[in-house]
Amino acid sequence: MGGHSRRVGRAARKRRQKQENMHSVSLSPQQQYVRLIKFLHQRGFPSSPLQPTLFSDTGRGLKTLQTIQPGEMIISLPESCLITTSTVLDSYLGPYIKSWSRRLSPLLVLCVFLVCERHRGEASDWFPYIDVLPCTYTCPAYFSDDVIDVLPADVRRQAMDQREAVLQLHSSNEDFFRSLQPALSQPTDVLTYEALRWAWCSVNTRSVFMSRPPNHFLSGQDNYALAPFLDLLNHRPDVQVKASFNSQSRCYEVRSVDGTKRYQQVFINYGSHDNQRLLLEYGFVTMDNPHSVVYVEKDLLCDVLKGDKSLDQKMKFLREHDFLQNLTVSREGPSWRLMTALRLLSLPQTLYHLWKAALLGQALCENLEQWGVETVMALCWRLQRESQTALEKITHLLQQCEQPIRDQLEMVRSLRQEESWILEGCFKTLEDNFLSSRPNDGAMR
Ligand SMILES: C[S@@+](CC[C@H](N)C(=O)[O-])C[C@H]1O[C@@H](n2cnc3c(N)ncnc32)[C@H](O)[C@@H]1O
Repeated sequence: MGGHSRRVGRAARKRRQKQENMHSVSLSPQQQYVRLIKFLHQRGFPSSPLQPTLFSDTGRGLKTLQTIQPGEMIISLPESCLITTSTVLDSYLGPYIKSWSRRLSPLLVLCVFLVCERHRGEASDWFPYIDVLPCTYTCPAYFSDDVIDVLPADVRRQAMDQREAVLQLHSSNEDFFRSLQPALSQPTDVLTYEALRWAWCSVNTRSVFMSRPPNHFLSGQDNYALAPFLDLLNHRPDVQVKASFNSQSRCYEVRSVDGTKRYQQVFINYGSHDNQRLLLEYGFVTMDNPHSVVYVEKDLLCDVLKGDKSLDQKMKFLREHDFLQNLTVSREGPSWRLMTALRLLSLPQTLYHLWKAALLGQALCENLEQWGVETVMALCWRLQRESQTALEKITHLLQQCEQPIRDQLEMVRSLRQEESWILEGCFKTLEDNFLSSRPNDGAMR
């Protein structure tokens, strides 16, 4: 515990130092940003010490021109600057949505609005905002098969699910998209799959959480708000903020917990996400992520233990007790869940009466505990081999690909590299803490 906090302290210091050496270029003088600020002022957003800036490490973000004190407000954005489902339902699209034969999801409604407003160009009220949105994203919905192929197994499955979900969202709503033609000038090819994918990633990577009252015309939870300018804030895992919509001031407010020094990038926290989740949901990974772990998949577990005749029964037992998910290793070693699952897997069928107790955390005899540690090492070996193979493939692919695949591959390379470091760290922790006390009587079954 003490060692861990020292490490985190060191990492935070290194990060601060790195940040001080970062190269950055102000974007404020550019016409797009001048127009965005003017647009927000007209909607009641006061002047802000935050300046859109291009940073060499994180890309575009916001820099503060004044020190932000601990507890001070970072940004307070009036409701009139937000795009929510109310904005859409009150717009020219409202009648089409309200009279459609099915109730549509808040996410779809926001996506459709973004696509239509982008299509309207300068005629759109929201043009100054839409004009500064990225043209493309590095989320899995954009990944080619080559990129999907070099992802870790669990991420690969979820990335494919994301690609499929966006395709499905498009194909299952084509009739609704066609119904919007009278609302659009030059209506052909507006709500294409590519346009919907862009909007889907815009909403998913940039919206803030804002719980909204249920709406008769929409189906499902409505928690999204697009927040211009505020959505230029990047994520840092060690930063804390308080963010919510203030129903008294009618502003979306973000308050800093620790403050930020003048001329530094201001960060917020998107949640305690590991890098797999950041990649899947936001299309980036961050180095020195304290939440980083490597996942041990059920299939790998089965493969490593395939000699065990009662494996199917034990896996069934683990599934029934919800113990086949979130089995992980970190630099500090295997997680409690993984070790607990392995305890059960170490038991012979004759000791069935101990299976439940093992899941409740009861320690077993030294030989079985040792078997658990050795199995973690075998799992780490296998994962490390997969990681190295993927890194070699990525190096090869990088030699022959162009943007934007290059950015996607660089991101996956960082994820795989981190995975390899975690596995090395886990291996070392196990060697240092367990194998030195290994009994000589051969614990492997
Ligand atoms: C809410 S936006 C933040 C502003 C964004 N950088 C921009 O240029 O518009 C979220 C996106 O910013 C990027 N991002 C956020 N934090 C980051 C970080 N620490 N490092 C790299 N990219 C980051 C990711 O692409 C993410 O999907």
